[in-house]
Amino acid sequence: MGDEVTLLDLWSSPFAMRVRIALKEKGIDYEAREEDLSNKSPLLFNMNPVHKQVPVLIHNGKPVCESIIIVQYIDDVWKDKAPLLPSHPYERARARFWADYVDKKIYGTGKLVWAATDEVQAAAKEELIECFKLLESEVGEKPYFGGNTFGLVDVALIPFYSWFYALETCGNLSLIDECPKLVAWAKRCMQRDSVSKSLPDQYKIYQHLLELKKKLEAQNKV
Ligand SMILES: N[C@@H](CCC(=O)N[C@@H](CS)C(=O)NCC(=O)O)C(=O)O
Repeated sequence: MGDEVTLLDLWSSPFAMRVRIALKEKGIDYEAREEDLSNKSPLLFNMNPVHKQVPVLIHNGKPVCESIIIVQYIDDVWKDKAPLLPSHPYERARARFWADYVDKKIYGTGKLVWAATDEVQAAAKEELIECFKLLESEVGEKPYFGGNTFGLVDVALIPFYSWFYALETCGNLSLIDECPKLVAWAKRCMQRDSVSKSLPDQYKIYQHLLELKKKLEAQNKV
C-alpha cells in the first residue's frame, strides 16, 4: 500500500513552504489542507496539541510537527531521492547548525523590519542585514548552502525570499545592494520547480504582511 501523506498547510507560512519544497524535491504525492488560523481545524488541534501551529505533516495517520524536524523526517523516510542532508556526521551537524541559525534569527528579525517602526525597525534592519551577510559568507562561491546539492539550509532559508519585497519596501532597503550574492543564491534556488512552485508571489506576500501589520498594530503587538 502507498503512503498516505497530508500536510496541514498555509499558503503564506514560510515554515509550511519548507515542507512543500521538501515534498516536491522528493516527488511525494500529498494532500494539502489549508488551515485558517483564525478558525483552526479540530484536526490541527488533534495533530499538534502542543503548539497548535502549521505546518503538520501527517504520515500514515501519525503527525510530525516543527518544520525543520519535518524536513529531516522527510529526508529520513524517503532516502533514495534528492538527499537533503549530507551523509557525513560532521557535515550533518553543520547543516543543522545553520538551519537552526536561520530559525533563531531570520523570522523574528525580519518580522520587526516589516512590522515595526522607528528605532526598533532601524535596529532590526541593521541586524537582519548582518545576518544575511553572514549567511552570504557561509554560502560563499558554492551554488547552494549544501554545496553542489540543494539541502536543508537552502530549504530552511529560501521561503524568506518571498518576504524580500516586503522587507525592502517596509524597511526602505535594497537587498541586491546589501547582499548581492545572497540574492543570486535565491534566484538560483527559484530556478528549481520545487521552490518556485512552493513560494507565493512576493507582492502578494507584501499585501498580506501589510494586513497583518495593521492587525498587530491594533492589538499593540509590534
Ligand atoms: N517553529 C514552527 C513555527 C510554525 C509557525 O510559527 N506557524 C505559524 C504560521 S507561520 C502558526 O501556525 N501560527 C498560529 C499560532 O501560533 O497560533 C515551525 O518551524 O514549524
